[in-house]
Amino acid sequence: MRADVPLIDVEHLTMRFGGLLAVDDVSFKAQPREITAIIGPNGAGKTTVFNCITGFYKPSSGRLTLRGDREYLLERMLGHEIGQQAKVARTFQNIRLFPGMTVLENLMVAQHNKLMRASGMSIFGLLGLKRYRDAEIEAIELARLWLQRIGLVDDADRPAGELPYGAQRRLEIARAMCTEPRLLCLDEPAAGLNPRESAALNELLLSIRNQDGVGVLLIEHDMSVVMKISDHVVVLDYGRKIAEGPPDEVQRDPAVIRAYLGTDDGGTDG
Ligand SMILES: Nc1ncnc2c1ncn2[C@@H]1O[C@H](COP(=O)(O)OP(=O)(O)OP(=O)(O)O)[C@@H](O)[C@H]1O
Repeated sequence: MRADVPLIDVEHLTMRFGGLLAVDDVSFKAQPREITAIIGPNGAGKTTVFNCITGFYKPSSGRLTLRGDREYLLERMLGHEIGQQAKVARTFQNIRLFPGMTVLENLMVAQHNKLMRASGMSIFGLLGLKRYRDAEIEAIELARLWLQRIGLVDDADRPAGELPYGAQRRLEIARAMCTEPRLLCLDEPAAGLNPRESAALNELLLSIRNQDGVGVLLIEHDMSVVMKISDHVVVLDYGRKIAEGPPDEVQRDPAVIRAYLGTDDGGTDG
């Protein structure tokens, strides 16, 4: 059964770039403890929706309400506030790890803000505060836990840039999870993965939903991933929402088939 109170409520989101309407009056809700996929053909506006939610763009209009310890109106917040206060984390289409840093260092850097707060933002804090030392131990524990969950314990001291592609993707997600988000936004995490890596990714995302109780917003072109792990699917085309619902229903929707195949008859299955 679906929860009554959505984790994020996107209402009438519109984003214009000059004369181009990239996102046109789009509304949808994503529930806590669910994986919500946003799909659609190239240029449909999916990444722009993410960029509005995560504060990279200020929407032309619309309301983005995230519910956590209180309500956050994301459209009024700056990017870093959305990360630190509303606790929204994201990954990008292209991998953005620190390739020269080790795997473990990448997971520690993600916890920098938490450690700085524990230090009282002063050098005295860094040198002596017990609070800081405790926070550092906690940060290492959390990093270690995520190394185990993504199967990279033995690679902890390797430069992140040397890992196979699929492992880098999992590390990026672990790094985002080290910020302890409420909402995790993933932009095409399965792009370029082989079937084995893709299966490992599915397992990781399901565990994030089931074990950590985090809501996931997922942009994905790989329909095998979308259909297997999503609870809810939102379909965009030319900036507009053309369908939403459970994956099996959306897959059969004639408007969705038309958008993907570019035909008018809608007679082809899948
Ligand atoms: N900063 C920008 N300035 C101008 N136009 C932009 C900008 N960002 C996106 N667009 C345009 O907005 C439209 C939607 O782009 P967006 O990247 O959101 O689509 P998408 O669904 O994520 O596509 P893809 O699946 O190819 O990543 C496109 O026409 C794109 O060219």
